Amino acid sequence: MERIGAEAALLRLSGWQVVNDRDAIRKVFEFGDFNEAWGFMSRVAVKAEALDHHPEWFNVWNKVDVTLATHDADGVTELDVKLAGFMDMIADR
Ligand SMILES: C[C@H](O)[C@H](O)[C@H]1CNC2=NC(N)=NC(=O)C2=N1
Repeated sequence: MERIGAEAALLRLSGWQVVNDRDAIRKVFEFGDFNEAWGFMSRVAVKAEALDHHPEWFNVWNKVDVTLATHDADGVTELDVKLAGFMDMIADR
C-alpha cells in the first residue's frame, strides 16, 4: 500500500490530527462509560481483522486514544483512512 501522508488523510476525515514525531493520525474518542468504549473497541477489532490492519490504541475508562499508521509503508495510507472512517461512523452519537 502506497503512503499518502497524514495531511492528505486529514482532508477526508474529521476530528483527526497529525501526530508530531511520525507520519500517523490520531483521535481521542470519548464515550459515556467503559462499556461503550469497550463496545467500540470490539467492533473496531472485528473490522481490523477483516482489513488485516490494526490500530495502536490506549484505553482509560471511557476514552480510547487511537493512532493510525501503516507500518509496512512507514506512514499513512488509504487503509488508515478506511479504518478511521469506520471508527467515525460507528462512534458517532
Ligand atoms: C502480516 C500482516 O499482514 C501485517 O503485519 C499487517 C497487520 N496489521 C497491520 N496494521 C497496521 N496498522 N500496519 C501494518 O503494516 C500492518 N500489517
